[in-house]
Amino acid sequence: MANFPPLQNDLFLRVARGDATERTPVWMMRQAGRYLPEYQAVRADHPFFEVVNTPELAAEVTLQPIDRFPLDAAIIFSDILVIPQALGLEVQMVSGKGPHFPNPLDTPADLERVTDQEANAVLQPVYDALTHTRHELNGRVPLIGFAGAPWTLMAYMIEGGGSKSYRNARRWLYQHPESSHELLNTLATLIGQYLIKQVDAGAQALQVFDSWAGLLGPSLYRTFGIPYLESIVRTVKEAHPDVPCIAFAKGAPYAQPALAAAGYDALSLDWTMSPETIRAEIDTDIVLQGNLDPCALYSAPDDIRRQVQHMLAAFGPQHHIANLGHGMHPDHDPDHAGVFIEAVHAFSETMRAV
Ligand SMILES: Cc1c2[nH]c(c1CCC(=O)O)Cc1[nH]c(c(CCC(=O)O)c1C)Cc1[nH]c(c(CCC(=O)O)c1C)Cc1[nH]c(c(C)c1CCC(=O)O)C2
Repeated sequence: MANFPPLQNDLFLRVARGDATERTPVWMMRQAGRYLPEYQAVRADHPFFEVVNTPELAAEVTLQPIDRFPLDAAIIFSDILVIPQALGLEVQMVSGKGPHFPNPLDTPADLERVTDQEANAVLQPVYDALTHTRHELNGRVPLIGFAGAPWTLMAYMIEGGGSKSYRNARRWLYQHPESSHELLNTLATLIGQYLIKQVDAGAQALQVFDSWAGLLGPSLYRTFGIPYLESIVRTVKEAHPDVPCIAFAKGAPYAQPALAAAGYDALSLDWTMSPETIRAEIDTDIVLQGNLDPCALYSAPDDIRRQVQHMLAAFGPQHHIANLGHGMHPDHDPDHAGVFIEAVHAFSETMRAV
């Protein structure tokens, strides 16, 4: 294993592992991205997947928000859609539109095209990016690795891009339940191995993004969501029991107790969920992450500070990782992200003083 520089700020990791701390750690989903002019400058010269697949560029972009703000964690610059690419599907990133699959899965017969033969070759640049970024970070903050959850990736693979209802993907669950399980199982197996190798390459914590969990409802999610998220965390923990795993099942409050029971160390909540309600439903003092509405960052600085204060009060001082309830938007003002981060520092220290 590579000889990485010693970690100087372990606040995020201590909270993720369940320890009490002197301040609430903070990071932001999509903290690297288009709202930062320095990111736009890199993207002006390099297509999205070139940045992802070039370790020096991925490291540069991962570090941009760390250089700008007093964040407590970095998240590797990559995308959840590298897994569909690793399974043989072409994915293009169309500027202004988002991801596009020229040949999405249409019927179960298309599962023949889904193969992991090239997976190691396709994913190696992500591992190299993690190792390089971990060195470049020089121990300033821990490095988070991530993957998309099986259901969310299945939704993109069938729909072929973004969609409001993902009805083609949801139609599969009803019309082709066996093929759906086959695809979800293929995804979960690869994702488990992928996350283990991310840790081997330098990731110090992991987050699984199930961005479209909320489309399924309690019953379908119990059948097609939870079992695969459970098998992923079980596989990862067998290899790396001490690496914190965070689950983000967006829009699915009904999934949170099951994800806690499945073995996730922390649950990332979106802004529609109440931390008090979720906590009351789970009998351990599990770590919660979140959950300021990203659109709250459009408010004036003093309003952002007030909203951060309310958020911190709702979660309580311990077992909380401050974050947004979803990712940064491209038209966010970077200074407002700074106000959010500084407010978490200030108020979470004051909370402990009283
Ligand atoms: C659903 C999803 C995707 N990707 C991701 C998710 C799960 C989280 C979520 O729900 O937002 C995860 C992701 N994507 C990206 C990261 C990087 C790390 C970070 O800073 O958080 C992470 C963690 C970079 C990115 N991934 C993408 C961008 C913007 C692309 C660009 O530079 O043109 C970035 C910075 C592209 C992407 N990739 C994806 C979409 C829908 C888009 C288009 C979004 C848009 O246009 O706003 C798929």
